[in-house]
Amino acid sequence: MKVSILGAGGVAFGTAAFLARAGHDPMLWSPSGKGTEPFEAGAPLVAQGAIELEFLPRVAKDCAQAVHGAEVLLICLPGFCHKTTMDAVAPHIRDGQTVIISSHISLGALYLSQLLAARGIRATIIAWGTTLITGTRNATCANVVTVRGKMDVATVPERDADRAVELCTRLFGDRFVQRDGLLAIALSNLNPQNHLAIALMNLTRMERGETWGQAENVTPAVGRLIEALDLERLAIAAALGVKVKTVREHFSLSFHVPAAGVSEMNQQMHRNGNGGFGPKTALSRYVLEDVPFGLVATARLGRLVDAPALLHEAGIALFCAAYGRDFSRENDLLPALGMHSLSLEQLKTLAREGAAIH
Ligand SMILES: NC(=O)C1=CN([C@@H]2O[C@H](COP(=O)(O)OP(=O)(O)OC[C@H]3O[C@@H](n4cnc5c(N)ncnc54)[C@H](OP(=O)(O)O)[C@@H]3O)[C@@H](O)[C@H]2O)C=CC1
Ligand SMILES: CC(C)(CO)C(=O)C(=O)O
Repeated sequence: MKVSILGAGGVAFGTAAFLARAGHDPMLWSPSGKGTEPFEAGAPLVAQGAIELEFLPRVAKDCAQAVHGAEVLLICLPGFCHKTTMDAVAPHIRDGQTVIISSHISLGALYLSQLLAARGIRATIIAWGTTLITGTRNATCANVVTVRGKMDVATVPERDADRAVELCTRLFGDRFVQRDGLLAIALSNLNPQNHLAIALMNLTRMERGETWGQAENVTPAVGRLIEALDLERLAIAAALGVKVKTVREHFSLSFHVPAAGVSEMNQQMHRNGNGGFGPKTALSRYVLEDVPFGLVATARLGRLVDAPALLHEAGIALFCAAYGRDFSRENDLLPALGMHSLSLEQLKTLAREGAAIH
């Protein structure tokens, strides 16, 4: 199947390799064009680690070509460029196309639904709670750390869910767990809470540009903070009446370690050689993406359902103070969606049905 991947980072390259290995036909689009230049010049993409493959990916010269040439679009970009990417692709999307957001953040699926409804387009929007693979990009190489065993998924509109799981399974194998709609997926991206604890507790290492093991430094104190943050997320899910996986399930299913406490599982990942490295800069997406687009969205949902996420809110305040900037104003998706003026019932309806086409 022809799949256009919007993005040219670690997740985009690793997912392209997964698709190519499975016999599909991925095309890559880099927003600036820089990420795909070597492929246009004939270099192969080389995947190493959990996927070993060398292949020549197709490259889209612009986002219109990426959309026109594909049955399925897959957004593999940090949340801080989701709005501009959605604004760029939405005018080209046709009836019946499918857009997958990996990983979904800040109710972006609802913003895209509004853009498409305004054009009278009926497309299926699939939101994944996280990415298929984890890893990094190095020039034309994808270093794939893991291919996740299970993936949470929901669609906008919700009535397309069975068809969407079938499509995802055809492309990516039998690993999809259908969740209770988009609001469950909005609470299924665990990066923001995990990265809050990891980045906050290791901020000086990041600021100094040190090389440090990530899982190795999920010490008992960091693990306890992650588990406390998890309780807040689970309380919001319970107030919404949706089921989401726990952070322990997340680590066990993503990194293939036996279920245990968060710190213990991270120490096991480290021993397995899968612990990865933490950010070497304070200007990492762990903060620049996950605070404004992740923590702010979770905190907003918490207030909406009367289950305030006080540790998440404290995390936002601490990062704002440490960085001397107001991260809560850096989220461009929630204001564009009109989140401030939506009641809980309106949000639930929008998540279930998508934006109305008039
Ligand atoms: N890597 C991982 O293991 C995991 C990643 N995720 C999530 O997946 C998503 C993608 O992650 P990953 O691939 O690692 O990210 P990368 O940082 O590697 O993404 C690089 C891509 O983002 C584009 N980009 C960066 N900044 C901008 C900007 N300001 N405007 C437009 N485009 C920009 C780059 O564009 P260009 O091509 O023009 O340079 C490039 O295509 C993120 O949301 C991340 O949080 C979630 C779990 C695991
Ligand atoms: C490293 C990893 C897999 C865990 O924090 C991740 O989620 C990321 O890079 O965004």
